[in-house]
Amino acid sequence: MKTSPALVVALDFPETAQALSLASRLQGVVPWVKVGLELYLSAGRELIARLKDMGFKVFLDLKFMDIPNTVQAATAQATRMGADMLTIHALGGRAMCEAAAAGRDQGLAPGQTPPSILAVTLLTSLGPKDLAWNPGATDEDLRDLTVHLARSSQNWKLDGVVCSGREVRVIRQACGAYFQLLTPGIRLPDADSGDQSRVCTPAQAALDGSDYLVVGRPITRSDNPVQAARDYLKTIT
Ligand SMILES: O=C(O)c1cc(=O)[nH]c(=O)n1[C@@H]1O[C@H](COP(=O)(O)O)[C@@H](O)[C@H]1O
Repeated sequence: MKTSPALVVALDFPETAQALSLASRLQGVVPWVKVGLELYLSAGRELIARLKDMGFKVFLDLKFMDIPNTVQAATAQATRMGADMLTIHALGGRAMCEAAAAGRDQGLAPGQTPPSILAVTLLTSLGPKDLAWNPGATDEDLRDLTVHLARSSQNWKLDGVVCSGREVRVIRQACGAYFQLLTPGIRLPDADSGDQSRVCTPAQAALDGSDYLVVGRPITRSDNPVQAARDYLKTIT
C-alpha cells in the first residue's frame, strides 16, 4: 500500500532569522523544508547545515538550467552542501540532465546518501494561455507535455519530477511506482491560489500518488503556521 506523501514547507522568506524561527516551530511537525532562490540568495550555504542540524531533510530548490558543464559543477556544489533533494529543469534537455547526475556523483562524500535530482516539467504557475509557442493549447496539451517531460526525465536516469497535482495520476501511470513525484501548487479547497495556476488539494494529490507536497504561503503567511501545517497534514494522513 502506498504511504502518505511527505509535507515539505517552502521557507520562502527574505531573512535567515525568519526561516529559522519558523523551522524551529515546525520541528517534529514536518520532515522536510525547502530553501528556494530568495532565501538561498540571502542566507547562503550555512543555512543548509543549520536546518540539517535541526533534523530536517533539506530540499534545495534552485531549478538549475544552463549548459551541461555549468549544471554539472552546480550540482556537485549542491551535493557537497548536503542537500537531500535538488531541482533542475527538464527543458534543459538530455545532456544537461545527464550532466546534473554526473555532478552529483562528483560531489558525493564517502558514505553520503546521494541527493535526489528532480526535474521541473512545467511550472505550476503556467496555464494553457502561457504556452507562447502554442496559443491554442488546452489543459490536455499541458498534461501531455508534462507526461512527455516526465518520461524523458526517467529515461535520462533522474529520480523524479516536479509537476502539478493535476498530472500525478497520468505521470504515475506512465513512469511507475518508484519515480518520485513532487507537487507544489497545493491548496486546501478554500485557500487563495495566488500566482499558481494548476492547483490541487492535498487530499487529491495524495490519492493520485504524489510523494511530496510542497506548501508555502498558506503556511508561512498564516497567523498560526504550525496549525496551518497540521491542517494540511490532517487531509493526507
Ligand atoms: O520547484 C518547486 O518547488 C516549484 C515548482 C513549481 O512548478 N511551482 C512551484 O510553486 N514551486 C515552488 O513551490 C512553492 C509554492 O509556494 P506556494 O504557492 O506559496 O505554496 C514555491 O516555493 C515555488 O518556488
